Amino acid sequence: MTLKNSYQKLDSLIENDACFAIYRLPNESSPKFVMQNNGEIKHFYDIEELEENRGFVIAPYKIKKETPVLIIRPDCTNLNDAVIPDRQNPGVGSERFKLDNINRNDYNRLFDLFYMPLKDGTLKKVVLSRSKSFARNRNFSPGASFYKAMEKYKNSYVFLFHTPISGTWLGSTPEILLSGRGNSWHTVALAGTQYQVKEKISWDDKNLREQHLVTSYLLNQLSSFNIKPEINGPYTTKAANLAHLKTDLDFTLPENVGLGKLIKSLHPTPAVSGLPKEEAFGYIDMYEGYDRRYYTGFIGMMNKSSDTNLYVNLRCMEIGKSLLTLFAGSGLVTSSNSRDEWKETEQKLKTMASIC
Ligand SMILES: C=C(O[C@H]1C=CC=C(C(=O)O)[C@@H]1O)C(=O)O
Repeated sequence: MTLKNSYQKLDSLIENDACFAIYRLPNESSPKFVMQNNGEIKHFYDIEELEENRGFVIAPYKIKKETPVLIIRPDCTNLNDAVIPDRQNPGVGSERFKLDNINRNDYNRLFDLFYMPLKDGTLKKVVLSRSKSFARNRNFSPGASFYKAMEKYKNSYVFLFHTPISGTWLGSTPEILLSGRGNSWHTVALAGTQYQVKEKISWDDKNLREQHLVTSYLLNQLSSFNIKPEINGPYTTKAANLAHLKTDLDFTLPENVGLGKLIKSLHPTPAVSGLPKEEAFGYIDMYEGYDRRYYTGFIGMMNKSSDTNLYVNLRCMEIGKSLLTLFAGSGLVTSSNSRDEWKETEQKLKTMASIC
């Protein structure tokens, strides 16, 4: 199959409302494909139910009736063999977002609102995010953009998926939520951002603190399962035009700990939500002003008996029939200011904007 045929086929699968995902693991050369051939896609409302499942997982930031956890059964794993279903994509995502993107002034107001609980000590960290929609160009091809992203972002996890429930999403994320096989597992604390990436990068206290909070959260969640990971970091890692701070946590999964329970306890990490966990989650839900849906959720193949690779859904966009919507957020701590955080989200939006 030529590259052109591959992306045309991916576009047809979307147009005909198939349940599929194509993804490329960091530093691998070829993508992997999974598609459910028939039947309704399995969906549920409790992350713990992932436990016994095998397939491509699509989990939202917040589970709701409209955004359940989805799992694509891997009936077909070769794009060449995929049969295009005989139905039409009604375009679930297309009219969801209007072109009323927030501007700098709206953002400043939101920043002030999100800064209040940091200032009075109710929250230690909170992630403020936004979406940005624009009209879809007539020539835009999701399939072609997937291959462009694969070429451009070699060390990220690049993905494109469509299901009738989630709509179509494309992204290139640097953040692992959980990966591993057997009893050997891995997670990362990824936070702190620089966008004028120089040869020699040094990190200020604001970024170090922001990232340290994620590491200590993960250690805390893991220790509730009696897991004591091997820690490596923090060190600088690059993702597209950005640099982040990263700490690797490697561990053995005790026999009595279910994967579903573990994932439920990790998600959402303070890299996308905040601390304390419940309070920050509630604050975002109340005041952020839009529904993140599958942005800052997690995605990827889950298979207890072979490899599991779950990534946080970042640097992504939702592809509607007439609109494309990009998403980006940044972690606020007491030393944050509105101007820098706005600029940081503008830079993060570029990861996807530059391959549209
Ligand atoms: C929430 C996002 O990034 C997270 C991951 C890395 C660095 C982040 C930061 O510096 O704020 C965020 O925690 C996003 O890209 O939308």
